[in-house]
Amino acid sequence: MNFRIAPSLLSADFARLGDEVKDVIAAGADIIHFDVMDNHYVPNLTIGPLVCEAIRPHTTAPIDVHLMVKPVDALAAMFAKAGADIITFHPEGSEHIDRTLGLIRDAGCKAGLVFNPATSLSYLDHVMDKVDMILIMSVNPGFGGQSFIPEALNKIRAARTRIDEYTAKTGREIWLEVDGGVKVDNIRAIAEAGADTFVAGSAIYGQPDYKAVIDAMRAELSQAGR
Ligand SMILES: O=C(CO)[C@@H](O)[C@H](O)COP(=O)(O)O
Repeated sequence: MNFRIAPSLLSADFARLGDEVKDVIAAGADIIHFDVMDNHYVPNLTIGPLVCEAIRPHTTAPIDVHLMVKPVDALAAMFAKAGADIITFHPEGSEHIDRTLGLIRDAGCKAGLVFNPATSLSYLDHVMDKVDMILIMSVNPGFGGQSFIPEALNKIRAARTRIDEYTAKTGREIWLEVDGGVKVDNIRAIAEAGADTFVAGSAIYGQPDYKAVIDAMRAELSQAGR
């Protein structure tokens, strides 16, 4: 299994974002997770396409933009232009989910749907062909540093079953990402439930030695029974 670690910039030092991006990639991370909050869909307010464009020259690693915004379409187009590689959004933020997935892909990015703890996976029923990533939220979105909601493990298992059935039929891979409260001490259980991509904000940026945390996460993942 190819596991990917995606530090969330939400917990980085915003005054030194370029260095924070370079430092986590040098420490062994695979992906930069970029949280966009609009003070409307979620209560917090973070960073926009200009910041994505500013960090783009600092790394060749994929930038994974998680849109916690409503509406989605105009901002998704702006992030595609700003250098995003993956753009995910919440079904509750889009009036026309199929159209939004299509416009993200037409703009050259991978597209994904994000599921809050109480959001049903049934939103996937008719759009699997347009989904490149499924993101399971293991906290309610809006803030870093929250505790992992254990029920998310059942949702991850259910999403893994859907993906495996789909891949067996089509041969096409879909990534399964988990976000919220991911730490060294639970990453193995999350992987065993079926996740392959792990967002971690405070667990990585909250420690002085990013490499030590990422190495510890990889050591746990190497033990995962998958
Ligand atoms: O999208 C979000 C929160 O809404 C996340 O990406 C958090 O930033 C994860 O932070 P930690 O729970 O890992 O501290």
